[in-house]
Amino acid sequence: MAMALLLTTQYLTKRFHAFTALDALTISIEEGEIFSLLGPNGAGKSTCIKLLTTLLKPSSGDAIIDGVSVVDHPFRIRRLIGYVPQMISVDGTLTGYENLLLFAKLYDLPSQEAKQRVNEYLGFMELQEAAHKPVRTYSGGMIRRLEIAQSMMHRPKMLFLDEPTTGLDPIGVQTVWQHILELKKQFNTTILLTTHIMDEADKLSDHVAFLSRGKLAAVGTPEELKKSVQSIDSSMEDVFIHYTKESPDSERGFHEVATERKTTRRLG
Ligand SMILES: Nc1ncnc2c1ncn2[C@@H]1O[C@H](COP(=O)(O)OP(=O)(O)OP(=O)(O)O)[C@@H](O)[C@H]1O
Repeated sequence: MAMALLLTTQYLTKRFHAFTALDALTISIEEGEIFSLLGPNGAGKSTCIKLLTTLLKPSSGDAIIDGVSVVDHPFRIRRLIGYVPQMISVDGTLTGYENLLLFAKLYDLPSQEAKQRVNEYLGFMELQEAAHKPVRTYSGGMIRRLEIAQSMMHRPKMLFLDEPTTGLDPIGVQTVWQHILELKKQFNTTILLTTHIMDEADKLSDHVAFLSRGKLAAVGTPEELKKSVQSIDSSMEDVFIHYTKESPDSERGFHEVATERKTTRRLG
C-alpha cells in the first residue's frame, strides 16, 4: 500500500561561505514513520535538522512538510513541527508541570485545555509522580521525556529529535526508545531523529539515511541496508563503515562528554 509522504526535500543545500555542509539532499519521509539520519561528526545532520525546523535558511533547494515550504512559509512550518535540540531545552528550576504549562501557554492553548494536555503528556511520558518536583532533580532519561512532551504541546504532525539519547545511561536510553515508539503508535507522529548509536537506528527506524560530508550516501530500511553491504550477519555498524568510510565511534568520546557537560551546566 502506498503511504502518504509528509516531508520531502528537494536538493536541500546549505553553504557556510565556501564550505558546503549539506549538499543537494533529496529525501522523502512517509507519514507516521520514524526516519533516522546517521553519519560521522560534521556530516551535516544537525544542519539538516536546523534547515527543516527553519532555524537556518537553505542556500538553495527547499523542503516541503505537509504541503508547506520551509523557504516560503517558515512561520506555518513552526506550527506544524516540534523540535528537541541537542542542548537542554527545559528549565531546571521549574517543575515538570510548570515547564509544560509554559509551553502550552506559548502555543495559546486556553487555560483549561492547557492543564488537561499537560496532565495527558505527563501521564504519557510516565512523569506524573515527579510532576511537581524541580526538573534539576530528574534523571537524564526523565528530562529527555519531558523535553519530548514539551515539543508535543501543540500536537505537531512531525517531531525532530537531535540525538535524543546522547549522554543517557542504559535505563534512560531504554525508556526514551520505548516512548518514541509509543508516540508513533498512539499519535501517528512522524519522527526524524539523528543518532550516533547504530542500535538505536536499527531498533527504532522504518528508514535510515546515511550522510557523509554533506551528501546522501545511502537510504533504505535497516534490513535493506544491511543486505546491501552483502556480508552475512552484517550489522548497522558495517553499513555505516561501508557507506561513510568511517567508524561510528570516531571522536565520540569528546562529543559525548561535551554534551553531558552542557546538560549539567545548564541545570545547575
Ligand atoms: N554556522 C556555521 N558556520 C560554519 N560552519 C558550520 C556552521 N554550522 C555547521 N558548520 C559546519 O558544517 C559541518 C556540518 O555540521 P553539523 O553540525 O551539521 O554536523 P553533524 O553531522 O550534526 O555533526 P555532529 O554529529 O558532530 O553533531 C561541520 O563541518 C561544521 O563545522
